[in-house]
Amino acid sequence: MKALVVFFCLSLAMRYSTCVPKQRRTFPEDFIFGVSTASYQIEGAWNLDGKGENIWDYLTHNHVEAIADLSNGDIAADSYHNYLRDVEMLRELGVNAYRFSLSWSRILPTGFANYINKAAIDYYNNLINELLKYNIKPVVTLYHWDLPQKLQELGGFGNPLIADWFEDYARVAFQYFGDRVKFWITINEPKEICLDGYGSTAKAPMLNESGIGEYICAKNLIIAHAKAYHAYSNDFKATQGGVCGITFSVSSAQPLTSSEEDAIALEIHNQGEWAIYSDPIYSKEGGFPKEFSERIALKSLQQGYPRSRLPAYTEEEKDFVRGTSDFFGVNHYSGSLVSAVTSNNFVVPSFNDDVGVSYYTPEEWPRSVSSWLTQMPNSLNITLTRLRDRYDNPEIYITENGWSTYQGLNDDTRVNYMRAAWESALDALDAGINLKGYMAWSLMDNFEWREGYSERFGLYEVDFEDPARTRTPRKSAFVYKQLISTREVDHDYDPDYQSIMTINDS
Ligand SMILES: C[C@H]1O[C@@H](Oc2ccc([N+](=O)[O-])cc2)[C@H](O)[C@@H](O)[C@H]1O
Repeated sequence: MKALVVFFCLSLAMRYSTCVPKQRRTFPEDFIFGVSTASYQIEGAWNLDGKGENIWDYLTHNHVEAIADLSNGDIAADSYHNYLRDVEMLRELGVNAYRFSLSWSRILPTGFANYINKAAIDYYNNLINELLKYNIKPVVTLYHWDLPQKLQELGGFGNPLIADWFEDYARVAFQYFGDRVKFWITINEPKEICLDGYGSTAKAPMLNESGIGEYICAKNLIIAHAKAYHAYSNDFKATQGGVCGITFSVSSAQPLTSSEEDAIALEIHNQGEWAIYSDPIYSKEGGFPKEFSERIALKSLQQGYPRSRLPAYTEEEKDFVRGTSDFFGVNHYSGSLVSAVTSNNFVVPSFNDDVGVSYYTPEEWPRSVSSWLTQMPNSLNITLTRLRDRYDNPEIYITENGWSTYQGLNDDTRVNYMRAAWESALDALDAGINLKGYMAWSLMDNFEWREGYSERFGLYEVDFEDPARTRTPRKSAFVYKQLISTREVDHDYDPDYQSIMTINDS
């Protein structure tokens, strides 16, 4: 009988594909599913209960025109007052992890560890305890771009002393929260901090020290990370038993053609975009990647600089930094095709001129409302494969992945993007990539840096006109809930999804 059914199915398979059972692929039982946010983007309460000023407070208040919709994060999603609702949303989704960041200037209003603000400790304790009540793992980022303004006035990541200041701050966090927080991320996205904030005007502090500032930052920042990592592993890990790592933004890039020139262009792009930050930690050699370093050294000499604009790591610094991460955190969003053919119209000196490649995104790739974010086919798997090959299959967590839309609850483009990302993550798992978790950006709409509230990344929409900052689930929230509960990518959804966003704690 069984044989007959199989024969019947096979004979009809060509015409009626539904007759052939679909291959069911599931995420592993112990896979971490979470969502991410960041302090300045959601908390608000910019000057309440003793919080100090940070670089985004300073920028948005003193250069209003720098933000697309002239807005700021003074209130944002007001998570300082709405954290109980935030945790309720996490329970509606069914996630087992919540990645959020601590506000350095809320905890240490002067930037230094001479004075600890008790109200800030209370706020984060309340949030952490509420998460743990529902078995939601706190994944805590120490630094997500909101440097205390006082430290910026002393040079910020341009000053090598930032490494000491950051270690002191990290120790306070480990000491007050490490009994319950077991997953630490020191720094979010070195590239965006250094290139956007020091090498250009894309983000605060908008220093625009092109071709120099981003490289000084790149070294100081990674040493700061390493100091915090060593503080944790020497003085806290044995008693607290957690892990500590760092998160990079890694886009997906492929060569435009099969030419050798484009293969070289791709490697230089990878080195400049993320490996100048990650090689010092994860490569066997340590220090900055060789080809990119040589390229900047040569260009610097040609431009009349007596030494390279890229400061070198000493052998002692290489040893200090190498191996300082228990996992590889990846923020992955977009992709492009890289080619060696360039217009050579770059500012000199600049990172773009140093990398010297051009980028192309085919018309048919879906576009979000953010200029930098397109949906490249299979992009997550391409990125994860590259990291596996470069760093000998490290433990990887996707700490951000998401899509922007305009205001509104119907977010089919986000649903399409996320389903494609999850299929791509399953491809990576099938290929033996050591992927341990996925955190969607973002739990809710928030202040999207220089784009203000004009670009929305939330699984939950936030009504920024409403003083209560009401949150409402979008279609994508339901689809993510479905993924988490079945661990399978389902391509249907219930049109009545709003009524199904209920809490079902296990
Ligand atoms: C939307 C989130 O973006 C994260 O930052 C970026 C920015 C740019 C790229 N890129 O590929 O060009 C990737 C990630 C950021 O960490 C988060 O706060 C959000 O703003």
